[in-house]
Amino acid sequence: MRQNLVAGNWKMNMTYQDGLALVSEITNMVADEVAAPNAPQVVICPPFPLLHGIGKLLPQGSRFHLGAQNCHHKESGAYTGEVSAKLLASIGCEYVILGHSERRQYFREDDELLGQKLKAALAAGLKPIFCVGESLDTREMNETFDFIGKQLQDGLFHLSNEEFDQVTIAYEPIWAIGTGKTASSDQAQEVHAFIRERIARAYDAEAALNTTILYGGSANAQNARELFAKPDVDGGLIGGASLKSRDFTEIIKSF
Ligand SMILES: O=C[C@H](O)COP(=O)(O)O
Repeated sequence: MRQNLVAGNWKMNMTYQDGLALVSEITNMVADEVAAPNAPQVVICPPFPLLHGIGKLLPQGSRFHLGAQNCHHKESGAYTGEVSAKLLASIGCEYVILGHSERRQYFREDDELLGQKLKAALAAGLKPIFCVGESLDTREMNETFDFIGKQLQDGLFHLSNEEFDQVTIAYEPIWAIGTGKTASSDQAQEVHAFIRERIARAYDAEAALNTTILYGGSANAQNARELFAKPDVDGGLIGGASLKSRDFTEIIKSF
């Protein structure tokens, strides 16, 4: 179901104590506000060891949800150091980020592996937040749409209609991640509209209308309102600015 959504991806930041304190601040600051009709769902994606503790701090039945930053592609087994989707679901995780450019780049995650991870996540009842996005070189060679079209086609569109219903897409231009260089709201809208058009082609018009598409890449309290005002931008996947309660809360209120 399409919805306004803001997800905070803490990446490899925070200690246990700092993480709990940050979430308490955020939930208190947001709880003080009367939720506007278009107020977003909020997903907190801390590192694995913080998930359980933070899950206990999120008000039950509220707009706050727990998300993981990754999962393994097998249900269980001898995979030292890995975490299964089933375990994540059992501690209250509802979402999992898959296909983030940092995992594609540093951990060599390719479409085939991501396909298996998507299936594992969906089988465990998790909702994937599937990331796509081009490098600066790709953009400068005017190959952005071909590149993202291929990421969607090879990485995501093998899912059945029922499976695809559970997926949120995040457009994250790699050149904007952690660089302070945000895509303009027009650049974001152009790619989001393209993604929606490709969904309509792969599935149908209803699926395209119903898919939540987030923008990620140096989104912050100053630029969120303009980005979220675009018709095909349904919210954000926020990195650096999700680590500061005031900034993240401002972003949540930017609809
Ligand atoms: O997952 C989040 C994105 O990589 C964006 O990170 P950033 O907001 O620090 O640029």
